[in-house]
Amino acid sequence: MNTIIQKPDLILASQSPRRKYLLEQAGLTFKVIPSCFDEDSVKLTDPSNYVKILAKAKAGDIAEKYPESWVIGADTIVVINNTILGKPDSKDEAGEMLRQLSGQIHQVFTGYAVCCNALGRIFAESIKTDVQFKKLTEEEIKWYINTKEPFDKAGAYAIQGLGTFLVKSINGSYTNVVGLPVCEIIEILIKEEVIGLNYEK
Ligand SMILES: Cc1cn([C@H]2C[C@H](O)[C@@H](COP(=O)(O)OP(=O)(O)OP(=O)(O)O)O2)c(=O)[nH]c1=O
Repeated sequence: MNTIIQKPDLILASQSPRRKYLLEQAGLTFKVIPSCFDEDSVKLTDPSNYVKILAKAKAGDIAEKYPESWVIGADTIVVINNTILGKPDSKDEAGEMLRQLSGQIHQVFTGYAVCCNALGRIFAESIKTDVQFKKLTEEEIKWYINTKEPFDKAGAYAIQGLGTFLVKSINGSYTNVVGLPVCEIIEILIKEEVIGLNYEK
């Protein structure tokens, strides 16, 4: 059978079930140790830089405690007309976000960091995906909010969930919208020999 060989310990420094699912789907074995880094302590800069700083801080926090392991951290935000949308705190806020996104193209930025302290290696980048929403009716917005899906998601929607009906098209990485650009992360792990592809002869 073709398998993935994994050498050192790999840690996902995230509480996000979506990020865990994406890495599992890619065949990786890893521990989940969420970072307690206070995201509010970072000043908002330009979106691309902001998510990269947060991803580095989350990964760095856990890498300090597990210096021999490779650690992955990430952060996702939604940006529309220069406004950053994080996770909504209330039904009203979720409604406001969805009304802003309705019928428009917005950007999803995910910053990621992959590091190993003992080896002094760190890779950090951010990736942008354009997402076009369909025009939403008030009834659709109300229905979607009542599913409760918007509440732990940047921009108040989940492209991978019931929110799939909101999205007309995307330009760029799909997994980046869900919360982790898997292609880029696997590329780093292969290059750094954290994982290897094992072929059956
Ligand atoms: C836009 C969008 C976001 N999201 C999610 C991904 C992230 O989990 C969340 C953004 O919040 P983040 O602050 O990036 O991550 P998190 O708090 O869930 O986890 P941690 O900080 O521990 O890594 O929004 C979706 O699941 N689907 C989507 O379509």
